[in-house]
This record gives sequence, structure tokens and C-alpha cells, in this order.
Amino acid sequence: MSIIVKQLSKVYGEQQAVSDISFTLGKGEVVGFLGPNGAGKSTTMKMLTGYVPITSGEATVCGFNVATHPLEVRKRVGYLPEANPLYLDMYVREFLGFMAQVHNLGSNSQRRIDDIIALTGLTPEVSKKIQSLSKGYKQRVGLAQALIHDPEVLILDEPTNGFDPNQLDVIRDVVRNLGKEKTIVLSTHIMQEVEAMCNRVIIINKGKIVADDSLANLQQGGADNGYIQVSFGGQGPDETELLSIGGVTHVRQTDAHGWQLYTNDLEIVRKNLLQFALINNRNILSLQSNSQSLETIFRELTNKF
Ligand SMILES: Nc1ncnc2c1ncn2[C@@H]1O[C@H](COP(=O)(O)OP(=O)(O)OP(=O)(O)O)[C@@H](O)[C@H]1O
Repeated sequence: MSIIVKQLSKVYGEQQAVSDISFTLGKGEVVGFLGPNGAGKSTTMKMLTGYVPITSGEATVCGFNVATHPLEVRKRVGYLPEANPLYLDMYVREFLGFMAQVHNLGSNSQRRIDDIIALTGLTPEVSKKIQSLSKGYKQRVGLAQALIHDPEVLILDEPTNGFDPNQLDVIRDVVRNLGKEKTIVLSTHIMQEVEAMCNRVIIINKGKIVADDSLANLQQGGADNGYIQVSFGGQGPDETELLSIGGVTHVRQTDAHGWQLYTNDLEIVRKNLLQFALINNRNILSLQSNSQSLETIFRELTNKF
């Protein structure tokens, strides 16, 4: 396993930022680390990369304990922090040369720098000072420094921050391609990013993991989960009657005649609802199934705790 996290916690003073989280990630996994503001994403990433000390629990990256072998970990991890700390006064190529030296790339440096510049689409900006670059290009330089030593694990904190739609395509391609042979953890608030790049999703809320599944499973679950919007003519049923319909987990009235019937199996509830209407002589004016998107699943999981 590339990353093993066991009961990891972080407390800043009085603030419990991360609380007893555990997960393991293998090669070829591109994990979307999702959570609302302040959920503990950046803190987890900082602990995995050795940038903040762990309060309790254990993290192992490529077989090395983060707390006891931080240098071994840094050799194997590329990290793009949320506040990307670049040497603004350096030129792009100069900065990447400096990072190559930090990682002791030796005679391979120039070829590696050229490759990374091409990979991250920095070629047109390569002879500019970092301070004069746009936000998106600064972010690309951050990504380039994270990749320069060809690490096995990539930890990217909001990597698409500041990118325009064209630039997004570049980074999506880079991440998807690298993800075939590396382990990538990326945090983002944008669900489409997760759907475009990740094959696994971990959702964190108030420092705790509330979902950890493959993107396919979450989306599959989303296809069955959701609600039926139904409108009754004349005397409609009341809440108790609607809750008695097989498969309905909870209901919400939307107007005088309209209800949302929530379920984990839209098809079953649709059938049972029609039967209910027939037996009880209720008149259904309209009926529409609404399956959940990843965004709805995220909202549900991070709002109810
Ligand atoms: N250095 C610090 N000192 C004190 N509290 C901190 C520190 N860093 C983070 N926190 C707190 O820890 C909690 C988790 O913060 P963290 O930055 O990990 O969240 P996040 O999920 O990355 O949020 P965002 O999406 O807004 O970047 C928050 O309550 C935050 O205020």
C-alpha cells in the first residue's frame, strides 16, 4: 500500500481539526478528498507530507512512517500545498532548477525540467519571473515542483484553484495520466473535478470520514437514491399515509398538493406509489424521479452531522 493512515488525529490548541481517521490507498488510485470548508482536508494532507506534526495515530507513506522518517517520505511524495509557496523572485526555469537540486537530481536535471515544463504546459511562460505569472500559471509551477522528482505519491491541495476552463483540461489530463502509475490524493470543492479525475472518493466532515468508496459505487448508489416528486389532485394523502408506502425513507411537503418521497430504491417506490394510488383512490397529477448526483450525496453527508 502506498499510504496507510491509522486512527490519525490532529488537535490545534483547543481545535480538533482531524479526528481518528483511517484509510489505505494503493498504486493507481486517484482519490478525491472532499469536504466543506474547515473539514480537515488540508490538515490531513499536511500530516501526510510531514508539514504539521501528528497529534495521535499513525501515517505511513511508501512504507515509511511520516513521524519517524520524514525525509524518506519527502523523497517519495510530491506536494502542492493550498497556499502554494513559490519563490516569486525566481524565473520559472531557475526555480525548477533549484527544486531539482533540492531533490539531488544531478545529471538528469535538465531533461527532467524540460519534460515537466512540457507536461504542465509551462513552455510559453518559462522565461518569466514567477511573480509576473497569472494565478493559473503559478499553480502550474506549483504542480511542476511537486512532480520534478517523479514521486510515487502526489498530494495536491486544491490543484485546480485559479484555473480557467482551458487550463482545467490540461491538469485533468496530467492527473489522469499520472494516476495510472502513482497514488494521487487531491482535494477540491468541485464535484465535476472529482468525476473527471478520480476513481475513489473520501468525504470528510468536521474532521471525520463520512464516506469512502469508489466513484463508480457512489454514482451507482446515487442512481438508486433520490426522491420522487409527486403531485396529487383533490384530497391528497397525509404524511403518515405516504410514509407507509414501501421503500419510502422520509417525505417532504413542497406545496399544498406536492410531496417529495425519499428512497434508496426509486424504482420500487415508483411501483408502490402507483399501487397505493390505485388502492386508495388517489389521483396522481404528476410524478417525477430525481436521482442523486455526487453533489447531492456530498450535501447530504456533510449537512446532517
Ligand atoms: N494552524 C492552525 N491553528 C489552529 N487551527 C487551525 C490551523 N490550521 C487549521 N486549523 C483549523 O482546523 C480545522 C481544519 O482546517 P483545514 O484547513 O484542515 O480544513 P480544510 O478542509 O482544508 O478547509 P478548506 O476547504 O477551507 O481549505 C479548521 O477548523 C481550522 O480553523
